[in-house]
Parts: sequence; C-alpha cells; structure tokens
Amino acid sequence: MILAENLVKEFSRPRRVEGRMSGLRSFFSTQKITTRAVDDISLRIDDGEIVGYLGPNGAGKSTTIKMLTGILVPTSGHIEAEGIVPWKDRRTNARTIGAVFGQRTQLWTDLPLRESFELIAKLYGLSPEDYRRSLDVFVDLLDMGPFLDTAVRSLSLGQRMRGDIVAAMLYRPPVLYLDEPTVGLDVVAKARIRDFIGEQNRSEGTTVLLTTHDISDIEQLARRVIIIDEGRILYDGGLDSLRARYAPFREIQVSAPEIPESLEIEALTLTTLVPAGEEMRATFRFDPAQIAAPAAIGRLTNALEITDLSSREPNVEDVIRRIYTDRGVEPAAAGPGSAAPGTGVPGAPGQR
Ligand SMILES: Nc1ncnc2c1ncn2[C@@H]1O[C@H](COP(=O)(O)OP(=O)(O)OP(=O)(O)O)[C@@H](O)[C@H]1O
Repeated sequence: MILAENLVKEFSRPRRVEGRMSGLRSFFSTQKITTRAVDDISLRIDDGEIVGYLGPNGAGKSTTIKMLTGILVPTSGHIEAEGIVPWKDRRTNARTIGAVFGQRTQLWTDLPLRESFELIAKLYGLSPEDYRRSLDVFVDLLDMGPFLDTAVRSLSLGQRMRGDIVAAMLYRPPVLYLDEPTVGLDVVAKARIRDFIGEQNRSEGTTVLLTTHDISDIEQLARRVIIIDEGRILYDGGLDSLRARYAPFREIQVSAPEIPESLEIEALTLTTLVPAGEEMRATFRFDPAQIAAPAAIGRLTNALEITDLSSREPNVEDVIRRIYTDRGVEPAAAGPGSAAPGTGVPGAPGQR
C-alpha cells in the first residue's frame, strides 16, 4: 500500500536581481523565490491497484513520484510505501519499489543490457537461479532476446524503455512507479509496455502508480485516476465516475442531404454542422439522464432524412481536457478519502 498524507514540496531559488552588477548582487542576495510544486496532496493506493496520476505540464506529478520513491524529501507531510518511509529507510525502500523515469535511463549506458541486469541482480542479492528465472520470463514477455547484448546507448527508445522496466522489476518489488513510461514510443512499443505492466499487475499483484500524458495508457491499464493541477488534487476516483461527473452527455453524429442550422429537436443540442461531400454532417449532444439513446435517435430519424448515424461516449481525453480548461473546478480538500464531492471513491481498495 502507498500512503501519502498532506504532502508538500517547495523549491526555493535566489531571487534574480535586475540591472548593473546583477549577477554579483544575485549571488549575495538572501531573497528567495519559493515554488510550491506539491501543495497538500493526500492519497492512498491499495495493494494491487493501478492508478493513473495525471495533470498538465508542471502540475507536480514528477515531484510527487520523486518524493514517493525517496529521491526527494518532502517539505512536510508523511509517506509510507509498504510501511516504509522512503527517504528514511533507503535500503529497504530500494527493494520494495521499482521506478521507471521515461525521460532518462537508470541503466549503465556503456554496458550491454545483459550486464546491467547482472549488476542489478548482484546489487539486490538475487540468487543466480532467481535471476535467471526472472530474466527468462521478462526477456520472453518483452521480446528482448535480439538486443540483450547490445550496449544501452545503442538501443532504440522502445528497446531502452523495455530494459528500464525490466531493471525496475527484476527483483520483483511489490510497488512500481512509472513516470511517463511510454513517452516518445510508437504504438507497437506502447502496446507492448502496457501489456507487460498489466500482466505484472495481474500475475504478481504489483501496485502501480503511473504518470502519463497518453490517456490511452490510463484507459487500458487503470480503473482509477488521480488528477492534479498546481500541486493539488482535482479528482480522485474511478474513470467511469469521472466521465459521469464532468461529461454527462453522449453524442450522435448523423449525415443527411440537408440539415438546417436552425434545426431544433427537444433534448438534443446541435454542436457541429459541416458539409461532407454532397451531404451535411452534424453532431448532436444529449444527456442520457434526460433522454435515452433510442429515443434520441428516433427524434433525429423523424426530423431528418438520415443516411448514416453513429453514437459515442465522450472519451477520457475529452473529459480531462474539459477539466483542465474548466478552471471553475474546486480543488479537492486534502486528506485520504476527501477528494472533491461526488468524485467516486478516493483510495477505494482493489478497484481492478
Ligand atoms: N528541482 C526543482 N527546482 C525548482 N523547481 C522545480 C524543481 N522541480 C520541479 N520544479 C517546479 O515544480 C513544479 C512541478 O514540476 P513537476 O516536474 O513535478 O511537474 P510535472 O507535473 O511532472 O510536469 P511535466 O508533465 O511537465 O513533467 C514546476 O513549476 C517546476 O518548475
């Protein structure tokens, strides 16, 4: 279990002084500018959960992960992962958690991948049998045989990322932190890494906290998301309740020879209208609590000479974009189990 309570991280830097001799004056200045990168975040992630940790650039995601992994010490607040305070008990912490930072490798770049793995196995005191067994499974699952003896610096990004994930999992830690593990990868490489993470979670019960800008990572792996902005939690709960709360509408797209711009149909809102070849294509939005989908389709077919029709739910990306642009959203009060009202079940156990 990962537990964080009232986590705060501030960074301070000297205030820059403008004008002549500014460099020298900045050097001697005692004035500081403080940035609060993480501002009172509390969360609880139960064993075996996969939780997506989302937020726009600069929201504080990496800073949170760095505190959870023990790389940074919080300004205030408390963290425990599997009962260990990361920066206090570094040795046990290192065995308890695996971490992957997609933006940079943790491997020895001059060594072949295999030798990096051997070093990690030695550092973590794995028996040769355990090491071989784990490595065989991982190499097979991630199809790493062809490049196991290649120096890390000569690997493609996708190959290197697979190497980093294996390095983090070789000693089978119960907790895995992944900071942008699919950044820059093509769709095939992304799918391989997602499948692997899902498989490890299912087979080993690994608890995973995942930051990503790729919402499809979240849709495929997580049932629960925590969304932060400006260092504070905006939402903590299930993906489904996220949709229901922030995008309680469905859309129907229709094509017809004629669709007047002034068309009014009760309980449906025309949101887009564009020419499509000889025809017009329109998107209508409706609230499923107000009108059921078949009834909405019935009204459209009565009003228009429809040649094509499709319906869709807003996807998570639409929803999250809406949250980011909707600055009216009240940040959640801090404290486990105290996300914004109606936001699902913060810290709910085992939502997989
Ligand atoms: N070492 C540091 N010194 C000073 N400020 C920092 C430091 N690390 C992060 N920050 C600031 O803290 C804030 C949060 O940064 P962080 O890297 O945690 O965001 P993020 O959500 O991971 O963003 P991104 O998606 O762009 O990676 C930003 O304003 C950033 O400039």
